[in-house]
Amino acid sequence: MSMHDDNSGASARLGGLSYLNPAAPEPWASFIEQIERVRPYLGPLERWIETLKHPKRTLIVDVPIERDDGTIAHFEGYRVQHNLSRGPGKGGIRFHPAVTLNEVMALAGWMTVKNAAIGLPFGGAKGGIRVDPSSLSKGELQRMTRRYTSEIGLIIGPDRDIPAPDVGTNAKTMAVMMDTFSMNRGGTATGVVTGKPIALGGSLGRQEATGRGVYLCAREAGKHQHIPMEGARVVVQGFGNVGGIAARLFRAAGARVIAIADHTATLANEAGIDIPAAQAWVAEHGGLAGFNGAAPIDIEDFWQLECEYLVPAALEGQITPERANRVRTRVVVEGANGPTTPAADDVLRDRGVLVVPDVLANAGGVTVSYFEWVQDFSSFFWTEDEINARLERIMVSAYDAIWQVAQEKQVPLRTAAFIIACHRVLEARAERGLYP
Ligand SMILES: NC(=O)C1=CN([C@@H]2O[C@H](COP(=O)(O)OP(=O)(O)OC[C@H]3O[C@@H](n4cnc5c(N)ncnc54)[C@H](O)[C@@H]3O)[C@@H](O)[C@H]2O)C=CC1
Ligand SMILES: O=C(O)CCC(=O)C(=O)O
Repeated sequence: MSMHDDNSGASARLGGLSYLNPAAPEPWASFIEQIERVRPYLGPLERWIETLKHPKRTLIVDVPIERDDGTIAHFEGYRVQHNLSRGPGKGGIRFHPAVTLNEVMALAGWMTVKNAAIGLPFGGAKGGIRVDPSSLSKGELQRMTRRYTSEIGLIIGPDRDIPAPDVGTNAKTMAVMMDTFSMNRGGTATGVVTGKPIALGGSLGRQEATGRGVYLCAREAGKHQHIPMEGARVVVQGFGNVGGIAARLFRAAGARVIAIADHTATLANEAGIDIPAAQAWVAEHGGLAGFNGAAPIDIEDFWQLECEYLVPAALEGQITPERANRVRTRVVVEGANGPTTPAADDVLRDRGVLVVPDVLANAGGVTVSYFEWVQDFSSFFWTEDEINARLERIMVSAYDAIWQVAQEKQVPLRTAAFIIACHRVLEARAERGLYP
Protein backbone atom coordinates (compact mmCIF):
# COMPACT_ATOMS: atom_id res chain seq x y z
CA MET A 1 0.00 0.00 0.00
CA SER A 2 1.12 3.53 -0.67
CA MET A 3 3.57 5.20 1.68
CA HIS A 4 1.57 8.37 1.22
CA ASP A 5 -1.73 7.15 2.52
CA ASP A 6 -1.38 8.47 5.99
CA ASN A 7 -0.29 12.02 6.54
CA SER A 8 1.28 11.24 9.88
CA GLY A 9 3.72 8.98 7.99
CA ALA A 10 4.47 11.73 5.50
CA SER A 11 5.01 14.20 8.31
CA ALA A 12 7.42 11.94 10.09
CA ARG A 13 9.58 11.83 6.97
CA LEU A 14 10.07 15.53 6.58
CA GLY A 15 13.41 15.96 8.20
CA GLY A 16 12.59 19.14 10.11
CA LEU A 17 14.77 22.15 9.56
CA SER A 18 17.79 19.95 8.88
CA TYR A 19 17.20 20.14 5.17
CA LEU A 20 18.19 23.78 4.99
CA ASN A 21 21.71 23.51 3.71
CA PRO A 22 23.58 26.66 4.80
CA ALA A 23 26.26 25.94 2.19
CA ALA A 24 23.75 26.31 -0.68
CA PRO A 25 22.45 29.55 -2.22
CA GLU A 26 18.77 30.48 -1.86
CA PRO A 27 16.73 28.43 -4.37
CA TRP A 28 15.46 31.48 -6.28
CA ALA A 29 19.04 32.67 -6.81
CA SER A 30 19.88 29.25 -8.29
CA PHE A 31 16.87 29.44 -10.60
CA ILE A 32 17.84 32.92 -11.83
CA GLU A 33 21.38 31.70 -12.49
CA GLN A 34 20.02 28.78 -14.51
CA ILE A 35 17.88 31.17 -16.57
CA GLU A 36 20.88 33.42 -17.19
CA ARG A 37 22.82 30.45 -18.56
CA VAL A 38 20.23 30.12 -21.34
CA ARG A 39 20.39 33.77 -22.42
CA PRO A 40 23.00 33.23 -25.19
CA TYR A 41 20.80 30.60 -26.83
CA LEU A 42 17.52 32.50 -27.05
CA GLY A 43 18.07 34.51 -30.22
CA PRO A 44 15.38 37.19 -30.72
CA LEU A 45 13.36 35.74 -27.83
CA GLU A 46 16.03 37.05 -25.48
CA ARG A 47 14.16 40.33 -25.21
CA TRP A 48 11.44 38.49 -23.25
CA ILE A 49 13.82 36.81 -20.79
CA GLU A 50 12.90 39.08 -17.87
CA THR A 51 9.45 37.43 -17.95
CA LEU A 52 11.05 34.31 -16.51
CA LYS A 53 12.72 36.25 -13.72
CA HIS A 54 9.45 37.69 -12.45
CA PRO A 55 6.77 35.34 -11.10
CA LYS A 56 3.49 36.36 -12.65
CA ARG A 57 1.43 36.11 -9.50
CA THR A 58 2.50 35.62 -5.88
CA LEU A 59 -0.10 35.09 -3.20
CA ILE A 60 0.80 35.09 0.50
CA VAL A 61 -1.99 33.96 2.77
CA ASP A 62 -2.50 33.89 6.50
CA VAL A 63 -3.93 30.53 7.59
CA PRO A 64 -5.46 30.76 11.05
CA ILE A 65 -6.86 27.66 12.77
CA GLU A 66 -8.33 26.84 16.11
CA ARG A 67 -6.12 24.26 17.76
CA ASP A 68 -7.58 21.36 19.71
CA ASP A 69 -6.75 23.11 22.99
CA GLY A 70 -8.81 26.17 22.01
CA THR A 71 -5.86 28.45 21.16
CA ILE A 72 -5.52 30.10 17.73
CA ALA A 73 -2.48 29.34 15.55
CA HIS A 74 -1.47 31.22 12.40
CA PHE A 75 0.53 29.72 9.53
CA GLU A 76 1.95 31.46 6.49
CA GLY A 77 0.99 29.93 3.16
CA TYR A 78 1.86 30.68 -0.46
CA ARG A 79 0.75 29.97 -3.99
CA VAL A 80 3.04 31.26 -6.71
CA GLN A 81 2.08 31.18 -10.38
CA HIS A 82 5.40 31.69 -12.05
CA ASN A 83 4.22 31.66 -15.65
CA LEU A 84 0.88 31.01 -17.37
CA SER A 85 1.80 31.64 -20.99
CA ARG A 86 1.35 28.01 -22.12
CA GLY A 87 -1.66 27.04 -20.00
CA PRO A 88 -2.99 26.87 -16.45
CA GLY A 89 -0.53 26.78 -13.58
CA LYS A 90 0.55 23.33 -12.39
CA GLY A 91 2.67 22.25 -9.47
CA GLY A 92 2.62 20.72 -6.03
CA ILE A 93 1.90 21.88 -2.49
CA ARG A 94 4.58 21.51 0.19
CA PHE A 95 3.92 21.40 3.95
CA HIS A 96 7.27 21.82 5.67
CA PRO A 97 8.63 23.93 8.55
CA ALA A 98 11.26 25.56 6.33
CA VAL A 99 9.00 26.64 3.42
CA THR A 100 9.67 30.24 2.37
CA LEU A 101 8.40 32.49 -0.39
CA ASN A 102 11.87 32.36 -1.97
CA GLU A 103 11.72 28.56 -2.10
CA VAL A 104 8.17 28.44 -3.48
CA MET A 105 9.09 30.98 -6.19
CA ALA A 106 11.97 28.75 -7.31
CA LEU A 107 9.86 25.60 -7.19
CA ALA A 108 7.21 27.37 -9.32
CA GLY A 109 9.87 28.49 -11.79
CA TRP A 110 11.19 24.94 -12.11
CA MET A 111 7.61 23.81 -12.82
CA THR A 112 7.37 26.30 -15.71
CA VAL A 113 10.56 24.90 -17.19
CA LYS A 114 9.66 21.26 -16.51
CA ASN A 115 6.18 21.47 -18.03
CA ALA A 116 7.50 23.22 -21.13
CA ALA A 117 10.53 20.92 -21.50
CA ILE A 118 8.27 17.86 -21.47
CA GLY A 119 5.69 19.55 -23.69
CA LEU A 120 2.78 19.53 -21.23
CA PRO A 121 0.18 22.28 -21.84
CA PHE A 122 0.73 23.94 -18.47
CA GLY A 123 2.38 26.95 -16.96
CA GLY A 124 4.33 26.61 -13.72
CA ALA A 125 3.08 27.06 -10.15
CA LYS A 126 3.83 25.81 -6.66
CA GLY A 127 2.45 26.34 -3.17
CA GLY A 128 3.18 25.58 0.41
CA ILE A 129 2.66 26.29 4.07
CA ARG A 130 5.44 26.85 6.57
CA VAL A 131 4.36 24.22 9.06
CA ASP A 132 5.56 20.99 10.58
CA PRO A 133 2.51 18.85 9.87
CA SER A 134 3.64 16.25 12.40
CA SER A 135 3.01 18.85 15.11
CA LEU A 136 -0.71 18.98 14.23
CA SER A 137 -3.50 16.57 15.09
CA LYS A 138 -5.49 15.10 12.20
CA GLY A 139 -8.30 17.58 12.88
CA GLU A 140 -5.91 20.55 12.98
CA LEU A 141 -4.27 19.41 9.76
CA GLN A 142 -7.62 19.16 8.06
CA ARG A 143 -8.72 22.62 9.28
CA MET A 144 -5.42 24.11 8.09
CA THR A 145 -5.68 22.46 4.68
CA ARG A 146 -9.27 23.63 4.25
CA ARG A 147 -8.52 27.21 5.26
CA TYR A 148 -5.45 27.34 3.00
CA THR A 149 -7.48 25.98 0.07
CA SER A 150 -10.20 28.57 0.60
CA GLU A 151 -7.57 31.33 0.73
CA ILE A 152 -5.82 30.26 -2.48
CA GLY A 153 -9.24 29.47 -4.00
CA LEU A 154 -9.02 33.01 -5.38
CA ILE A 155 -6.52 31.85 -7.98
CA ILE A 156 -6.76 28.06 -8.39
CA GLY A 157 -9.27 26.05 -10.44
CA PRO A 158 -9.33 23.29 -13.08
CA ASP A 159 -8.66 25.78 -15.87
CA ARG A 160 -6.54 28.23 -13.85
CA ASP A 161 -4.05 26.46 -11.59
CA ILE A 162 -4.03 22.82 -10.50
CA PRO A 163 -2.13 21.81 -7.33
CA ALA A 164 -0.77 18.32 -6.57
CA PRO A 165 1.20 16.62 -3.76
CA ASP A 166 4.79 17.48 -2.90
CA VAL A 167 6.86 17.04 0.27
CA GLY A 168 4.62 16.63 3.34
CA THR A 169 1.37 16.30 1.40
CA ASN A 170 -0.31 13.29 -0.18
CA ALA A 171 -3.48 11.94 -1.76
CA LYS A 172 -5.46 12.66 1.42
CA THR A 173 -4.38 16.30 1.36
CA MET A 174 -5.56 16.49 -2.26
CA ALA A 175 -8.92 14.92 -1.32
CA VAL A 176 -9.48 17.61 1.32
CA MET A 177 -8.41 20.37 -1.09
CA MET A 178 -10.75 19.06 -3.79
CA ASP A 179 -13.62 18.83 -1.31
CA THR A 180 -13.06 22.36 0.03
CA PHE A 181 -12.80 23.92 -3.42
CA SER A 182 -15.92 22.02 -4.54
CA MET A 183 -17.92 23.09 -1.46
CA ASN A 184 -17.01 26.72 -2.04
CA ARG A 185 -17.97 26.45 -5.69
CA GLY A 186 -21.19 24.52 -5.15
CA GLY A 187 -20.32 21.58 -7.40
CA THR A 188 -17.78 18.77 -7.53
CA ALA A 189 -14.62 19.88 -9.33
CA THR A 190 -12.36 16.83 -9.55
CA GLY A 191 -9.97 18.57 -11.95
CA VAL A 192 -8.88 21.22 -9.44
CA VAL A 193 -6.12 19.01 -8.04
CA THR A 194 -4.24 15.89 -9.16
CA GLY A 195 -2.67 13.12 -7.12
CA LYS A 196 -6.12 12.41 -5.63
CA PRO A 197 -7.31 9.06 -4.29
CA ILE A 198 -8.57 6.81 -7.10
CA ALA A 199 -12.11 6.96 -5.68
CA LEU A 200 -12.18 10.73 -6.29
CA GLY A 201 -10.94 10.73 -9.87
CA GLY A 202 -7.28 10.05 -9.16
CA SER A 203 -5.21 8.29 -11.79
CA LEU A 204 -3.73 4.84 -11.64
CA GLY A 205 0.04 5.11 -11.72
CA ARG A 206 0.29 8.67 -10.28
CA GLN A 207 1.62 7.44 -6.94
CA GLU A 208 4.58 5.75 -8.62
CA ALA A 209 5.00 8.09 -11.57
CA THR A 210 7.80 10.34 -10.31
CA GLY A 211 10.00 7.46 -9.19
CA ARG A 212 9.22 5.62 -12.43
CA GLY A 213 10.31 8.66 -14.47
CA VAL A 214 13.55 8.86 -12.47
CA TYR A 215 14.27 5.22 -13.21
CA LEU A 216 13.44 5.62 -16.93
CA CYS A 217 15.79 8.59 -17.24
CA ALA A 218 18.58 6.65 -15.54
CA ARG A 219 18.01 3.79 -17.96
CA GLU A 220 18.22 6.15 -20.95
CA ALA A 221 21.34 7.84 -19.58
CA GLY A 222 22.87 4.40 -19.06
CA LYS A 223 22.40 3.62 -22.76
CA HIS A 224 24.48 6.67 -23.72
CA GLN A 225 27.05 6.05 -21.00
CA HIS A 226 27.26 2.30 -21.68
CA ILE A 227 26.18 1.39 -18.15
CA PRO A 228 24.35 -1.94 -17.98
CA MET A 229 21.48 -1.74 -15.47
CA GLU A 230 22.20 -5.27 -14.29
CA GLY A 231 24.54 -4.88 -11.33
CA ALA A 232 24.77 -1.06 -11.55
CA ARG A 233 25.44 0.47 -8.13
CA VAL A 234 22.86 3.05 -7.02
CA VAL A 235 22.92 5.52 -4.11
CA VAL A 236 19.65 7.26 -3.18
CA GLN A 237 19.18 10.24 -0.85
CA GLY A 238 15.56 10.63 0.30
CA PHE A 239 13.41 7.58 0.81
CA GLY A 240 9.88 8.99 0.45
CA ASN A 241 7.56 8.87 -2.52
CA VAL A 242 10.24 9.63 -5.11
CA GLY A 243 13.39 8.04 -3.66
CA GLY A 244 11.68 4.93 -2.29
CA ILE A 245 9.88 4.08 -5.50
CA ALA A 246 12.87 4.87 -7.72
CA ALA A 247 15.05 2.62 -5.53
CA ARG A 248 12.51 -0.20 -5.82
CA LEU A 249 12.39 0.09 -9.62
CA PHE A 250 16.20 0.17 -9.91
CA ARG A 251 16.39 -3.00 -7.84
CA ALA A 252 13.61 -4.68 -9.80
CA ALA A 253 15.61 -4.00 -12.98
CA GLY A 254 18.69 -5.76 -11.59
CA ALA A 255 20.62 -2.79 -10.19
CA ARG A 256 22.20 -2.92 -6.73
CA VAL A 257 21.04 -0.13 -4.39
CA ILE A 258 24.06 0.11 -2.10
CA ALA A 259 23.06 3.11 0.04
CA ILE A 260 19.91 4.95 1.07
CA ALA A 261 19.36 7.95 3.32
CA ASP A 262 16.49 9.83 4.88
CA HIS A 263 16.22 12.40 7.66
CA THR A 264 16.56 9.68 10.31
CA ALA A 265 19.44 7.55 9.00
CA THR A 266 22.13 7.06 6.36
CA LEU A 267 22.66 3.39 5.54
CA ALA A 268 24.89 1.34 3.24
CA ASN A 269 25.22 -2.29 2.21
CA GLU A 270 27.66 -3.08 -0.58
CA ALA A 271 25.83 -6.34 -1.31
CA GLY A 272 22.63 -4.42 -2.13
CA ILE A 273 19.72 -3.35 0.07
CA ASP A 274 16.37 -5.15 0.13
CA ILE A 275 14.28 -2.10 -0.87
CA PRO A 276 10.78 -3.53 -0.30
CA ALA A 277 11.92 -4.51 3.22
CA ALA A 278 13.26 -0.97 3.81
CA GLN A 279 9.98 0.53 2.52
CA ALA A 280 7.98 -1.72 4.84
CA TRP A 281 10.20 -0.59 7.74
CA VAL A 282 9.64 3.10 6.92
CA ALA A 283 5.87 2.58 6.58
CA GLU A 284 5.84 1.11 10.07
CA HIS A 285 8.42 3.28 11.85
CA GLY A 286 8.28 6.60 9.99
CA GLY A 287 11.95 6.53 8.95
CA LEU A 288 14.92 4.33 8.10
CA ALA A 289 16.45 4.54 11.60
CA GLY A 290 16.68 1.06 13.06
CA PHE A 291 16.40 -0.79 9.75
CA ASN A 292 18.96 -3.58 10.01
CA GLY A 293 19.28 -4.51 6.33
CA ALA A 294 22.19 -2.05 6.00
CA ALA A 295 24.77 -0.42 8.26
CA PRO A 296 24.81 3.23 9.38
CA ILE A 297 27.47 5.39 7.69
CA ASP A 298 28.49 9.02 8.00
CA ILE A 299 26.50 11.39 5.75
CA GLU A 300 29.67 12.81 4.16
CA ASP A 301 30.91 9.27 3.38
CA PHE A 302 27.54 8.68 1.70
CA TRP A 303 28.27 11.38 -0.89
CA GLN A 304 31.55 9.79 -1.90
CA LEU A 305 30.42 6.19 -2.29
CA GLU A 306 31.54 4.77 -5.61
CA CYS A 307 28.48 4.10 -7.76
CA GLU A 308 27.11 4.32 -11.28
CA TYR A 309 23.99 6.33 -10.34
CA LEU A 310 23.58 8.90 -7.57
CA VAL A 311 19.94 9.91 -7.02
CA PRO A 312 19.29 12.93 -4.80
CA ALA A 313 15.56 12.63 -4.00
CA ALA A 314 15.16 14.71 -0.87
CA LEU A 315 15.38 18.49 -1.04
CA GLU A 316 17.18 21.46 -2.56
CA GLY A 317 20.81 22.45 -2.30
CA GLN A 318 22.24 19.04 -1.38
CA ILE A 319 25.02 18.81 -3.98
CA THR A 320 27.29 21.77 -3.31
CA PRO A 321 30.62 22.34 -5.10
CA GLU A 322 32.39 20.78 -2.15
CA ARG A 323 30.33 17.57 -2.37
CA ALA A 324 30.46 17.64 -6.19
CA ASN A 325 34.23 17.44 -5.94
CA ARG A 326 33.98 14.29 -3.86
CA VAL A 327 31.21 12.29 -5.55
CA ARG A 328 32.35 9.13 -7.30
CA THR A 329 29.47 8.48 -9.64
CA ARG A 330 29.01 8.48 -13.39
CA VAL A 331 25.47 9.85 -13.48
CA VAL A 332 23.46 12.09 -11.13
CA VAL A 333 19.72 11.62 -11.65
CA GLU A 334 17.83 14.41 -9.89
CA GLY A 335 14.67 13.08 -8.26
CA ALA A 336 14.40 16.16 -6.04
CA ASN A 337 13.83 19.69 -7.31
CA GLY A 338 16.93 21.84 -7.20
CA PRO A 339 19.30 19.39 -5.45
CA THR A 340 22.41 20.61 -7.32
CA THR A 341 23.60 24.21 -7.05
CA PRO A 342 24.75 25.94 -10.28
CA ALA A 343 28.35 26.05 -9.04
CA ALA A 344 28.19 22.32 -8.29
CA ASP A 345 26.84 21.74 -11.80
CA ASP A 346 30.04 23.28 -13.15
CA VAL A 347 32.21 21.03 -11.00
CA LEU A 348 30.31 17.94 -12.11
CA ARG A 349 30.56 18.97 -15.77
CA ASP A 350 34.31 19.51 -15.43
CA ARG A 351 34.68 16.12 -13.77
CA GLY A 352 32.73 14.41 -16.57
CA VAL A 353 29.72 13.43 -14.44
CA LEU A 354 26.48 13.40 -16.41
CA VAL A 355 23.63 15.23 -14.62
CA VAL A 356 20.07 14.35 -15.64
CA PRO A 357 18.34 17.50 -14.38
CA ASP A 358 15.25 17.67 -12.18
CA VAL A 359 13.16 19.35 -14.90
CA LEU A 360 13.51 16.13 -16.89
CA ALA A 361 14.26 13.39 -14.37
CA ASN A 362 11.36 14.06 -11.98
CA ALA A 363 8.82 15.05 -14.63
CA GLY A 364 7.08 11.67 -14.49
CA GLY A 365 4.87 12.89 -11.65
CA VAL A 366 3.48 15.93 -13.40
CA THR A 367 3.14 13.93 -16.62
CA VAL A 368 0.76 11.48 -14.96
CA SER A 369 -0.89 14.45 -13.21
CA TYR A 370 -1.59 15.72 -16.71
CA PHE A 371 -3.10 12.33 -17.57
CA GLU A 372 -5.24 12.57 -14.42
CA TRP A 373 -6.47 16.05 -15.35
CA VAL A 374 -7.34 14.88 -18.89
CA GLN A 375 -9.12 11.78 -17.54
CA ASP A 376 -11.12 13.91 -15.08
CA PHE A 377 -12.23 16.26 -17.86
CA SER A 378 -13.33 13.42 -20.10
CA SER A 379 -14.62 11.20 -17.25
CA PHE A 380 -12.95 8.31 -19.02
CA PHE A 381 -10.25 6.42 -17.18
CA TRP A 382 -7.28 4.52 -18.56
CA THR A 383 -5.69 1.30 -17.37
CA GLU A 384 -2.41 1.37 -15.46
CA ASP A 385 -0.66 -0.31 -18.40
CA GLU A 386 -1.88 2.43 -20.74
CA ILE A 387 -0.68 5.10 -18.33
CA ASN A 388 2.73 3.56 -17.83
CA ALA A 389 3.19 3.05 -21.57
CA ARG A 390 2.24 6.69 -22.33
CA LEU A 391 4.50 7.90 -19.51
CA GLU A 392 7.43 5.93 -20.90
CA ARG A 393 6.87 7.27 -24.42
CA ILE A 394 6.79 10.88 -23.20
CA MET A 395 9.81 10.52 -20.91
CA VAL A 396 11.95 8.76 -23.50
CA SER A 397 11.13 11.21 -26.26
CA ALA A 398 11.76 14.20 -23.96
CA TYR A 399 15.08 12.64 -22.92
CA ASP A 400 16.08 12.12 -26.57
CA ALA A 401 15.12 15.67 -27.59
CA ILE A 402 17.08 17.18 -24.70
CA TRP A 403 20.07 14.91 -25.36
CA GLN A 404 20.02 16.00 -29.00
CA VAL A 405 20.14 19.71 -28.12
CA ALA A 406 22.90 19.05 -25.60
CA GLN A 407 24.97 17.39 -28.33
CA GLU A 408 24.28 20.09 -30.91
CA LYS A 409 25.09 23.00 -28.61
CA GLN A 410 27.71 21.22 -26.52
CA VAL A 411 25.94 22.12 -23.27
CA PRO A 412 24.92 20.10 -20.19
CA LEU A 413 21.50 18.44 -20.19
CA ARG A 414 20.13 21.05 -17.79
CA THR A 415 21.00 23.90 -20.11
CA ALA A 416 19.59 21.93 -23.04
CA ALA A 417 16.31 21.35 -21.19
CA PHE A 418 16.16 25.06 -20.28
CA ILE A 419 16.85 26.03 -23.91
CA ILE A 420 13.93 23.93 -25.18
CA ALA A 421 11.62 25.05 -22.39
CA CYS A 422 12.48 28.75 -22.47
CA HIS A 423 11.99 28.83 -26.23
CA ARG A 424 8.54 27.29 -25.85
CA VAL A 425 7.49 29.59 -23.01
CA LEU A 426 8.86 32.79 -24.53
CA GLU A 427 7.53 31.98 -27.97
CA ALA A 428 4.06 31.56 -26.45
CA ARG A 429 4.57 34.80 -24.53
CA ALA A 430 5.66 36.65 -27.64
CA GLU A 431 2.81 35.25 -29.75
CA ARG A 432 0.28 36.34 -27.13
CA GLY A 433 1.70 39.84 -27.07
CA LEU A 434 1.99 40.54 -30.80
CA TYR A 435 -0.46 42.20 -33.14
CA PRO A 436 -0.95 40.36 -36.43
N1 LIG B 1 5.98 13.66 -5.05
C1 LIG B 1 6.13 13.98 -6.33
O1 LIG B 1 5.36 13.55 -7.20
C2 LIG B 1 7.28 14.82 -6.77
C3 LIG B 1 8.29 15.19 -5.90
N2 LIG B 1 9.37 15.86 -6.38
C4 LIG B 1 10.46 16.26 -5.52
O2 LIG B 1 11.08 15.10 -4.96
C5 LIG B 1 11.62 15.42 -3.67
C6 LIG B 1 11.09 14.45 -2.65
O3 LIG B 1 9.67 14.53 -2.64
P1 LIG B 1 8.77 13.34 -2.09
O4 LIG B 1 9.48 12.06 -2.24
O5 LIG B 1 7.44 13.53 -2.68
O6 LIG B 1 8.69 13.75 -0.56
P2 LIG B 1 8.47 12.81 0.70
O7 LIG B 1 7.98 13.69 1.79
O8 LIG B 1 7.67 11.61 0.33
O9 LIG B 1 9.96 12.29 1.02
C7 LIG B 1 11.01 13.17 1.31
C8 LIG B 1 12.20 12.31 1.75
O10 LIG B 1 13.34 13.14 1.95
C9 LIG B 1 13.94 12.78 3.20
N3 LIG B 1 14.72 13.88 3.76
C10 LIG B 1 14.27 15.07 4.25
N4 LIG B 1 15.29 15.78 4.70
C11 LIG B 1 16.41 15.03 4.50
C12 LIG B 1 17.79 15.21 4.78
N5 LIG B 1 18.23 16.35 5.34
N6 LIG B 1 18.65 14.24 4.44
C13 LIG B 1 18.21 13.10 3.86
N7 LIG B 1 16.92 12.86 3.58
C14 LIG B 1 16.04 13.82 3.92
C15 LIG B 1 12.78 12.41 4.05
O11 LIG B 1 13.19 11.67 5.18
C16 LIG B 1 11.98 11.58 3.06
O12 LIG B 1 12.51 10.28 2.96
C17 LIG B 1 11.25 16.89 -3.43
O13 LIG B 1 12.31 17.69 -3.91
C18 LIG B 1 10.03 17.10 -4.32
O14 LIG B 1 9.83 18.44 -4.67
C19 LIG B 1 9.50 16.17 -7.71
C20 LIG B 1 8.53 15.84 -8.61
C21 LIG B 1 7.30 15.22 -8.19
O1 LIG C 1 2.07 16.58 -10.27
C1 LIG C 1 2.14 17.79 -10.31
O2 LIG C 1 1.28 18.50 -10.76
C2 LIG C 1 3.34 18.53 -9.76
C3 LIG C 1 4.42 17.69 -9.20
C4 LIG C 1 5.47 18.60 -8.65
O3 LIG C 1 5.21 19.37 -7.76
C5 LIG C 1 6.80 18.57 -9.24
O4 LIG C 1 6.98 18.05 -10.34
O5 LIG C 1 7.72 19.12 -8.62
